[in-house]
Amino acid sequence: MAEASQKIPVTVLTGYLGAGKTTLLNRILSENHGKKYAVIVNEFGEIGIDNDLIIGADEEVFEMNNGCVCCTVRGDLVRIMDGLMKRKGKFDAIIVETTGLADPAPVAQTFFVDEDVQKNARLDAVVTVADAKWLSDRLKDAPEAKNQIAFADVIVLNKTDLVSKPELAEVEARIRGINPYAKLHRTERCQVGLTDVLERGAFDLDRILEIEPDFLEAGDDHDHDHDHHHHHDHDNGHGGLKHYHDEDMQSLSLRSEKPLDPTKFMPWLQQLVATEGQKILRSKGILAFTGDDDRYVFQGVHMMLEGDHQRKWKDGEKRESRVVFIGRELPEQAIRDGFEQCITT
Ligand SMILES: Nc1nc2c(ncn2[C@@H]2O[C@H](COP(=O)(O)OP(=O)(O)OP(=O)(O)O)[C@@H](O)[C@H]2O)c(=O)[nH]1
Repeated sequence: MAEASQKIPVTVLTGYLGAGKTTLLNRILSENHGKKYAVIVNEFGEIGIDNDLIIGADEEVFEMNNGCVCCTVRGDLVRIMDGLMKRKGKFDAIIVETTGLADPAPVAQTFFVDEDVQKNARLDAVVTVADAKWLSDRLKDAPEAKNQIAFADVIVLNKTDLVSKPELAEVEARIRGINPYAKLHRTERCQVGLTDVLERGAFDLDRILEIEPDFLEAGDDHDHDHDHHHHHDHDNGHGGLKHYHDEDMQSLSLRSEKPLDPTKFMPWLQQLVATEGQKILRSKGILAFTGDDDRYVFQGVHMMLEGDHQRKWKDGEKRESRVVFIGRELPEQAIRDGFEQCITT
């Protein structure tokens, strides 16, 4: 077995939908760090968007779409890790960005219970990005959000620009109530130093065993236990770990190979999130507009939208628009019909 110091450090980047994980990842990758990172990205929704928004020509990005890393695609994580281990020496570190709906416990567990993985890699830290504006609400209705905070070694309390000082103090107190141990950084646009989040050597197995006594059990029992919130906890190959998922959460993916009319799309999107923003927790898309040589990228968190031209479409790149909506009780047909109306005929 490799000495701890020779094992490749792995940082697991977690945090609820829209908190700022990709923003943090891009910040890390665009720093002048002189290191080579392998990045593993997992998205909720069958169309990969984040992997297309990650900056950095030097990095290798591995996608795991259409499933949550903590359950259905966990085998993919092990396979990708095994592949990376065979190319040891080519990477200085590995960063895993989970979906906003992932429970970090089973992801972290992979680095302890999978023999091949744990021979060559060590979990350096679980870094959780928290959304100062929305976290308090999500702690009420999303058990995943609470687990992400509980499991964190480092917390990046982001979007401080969107809240007042008393609101920030309140959300920080809530975080501290769940996890008094993690190092906490308050940020705008995830501005933290690289050394604040990478190479921390911060993952504390003893603390995790206090929260999750079965953390190191790799059982294969399987039971589903529904409660009245329709969250289920199961231990689907995660040993005895309690594992929560919000079964009401859906993702709706839309594509068009024909360009979109910007004078129709933008007003439609604004209207949609203004009226349905409680149900639509997250929206994002890469758009091809009529007569526009640039890709347009939009990002939405509830009713807040941001969008901009990102870069020119490359030669030979398929000019396809891809949009994903994630939420509960999504008005699917109305969204599909509205999107269709924005396609240039
Ligand atoms: N106002 C404000 N917006 C921010 C901040 N940080 C990130 N954002 C915006 O929040 C949106 C979501 O950011 P992402 O980095 O994509 O979030 P994510 O956690 O990767 O989201 P998922 O893909 O849903 O998992 C984007 O529009 C960002 O530009 C911040 O500090 N302040």
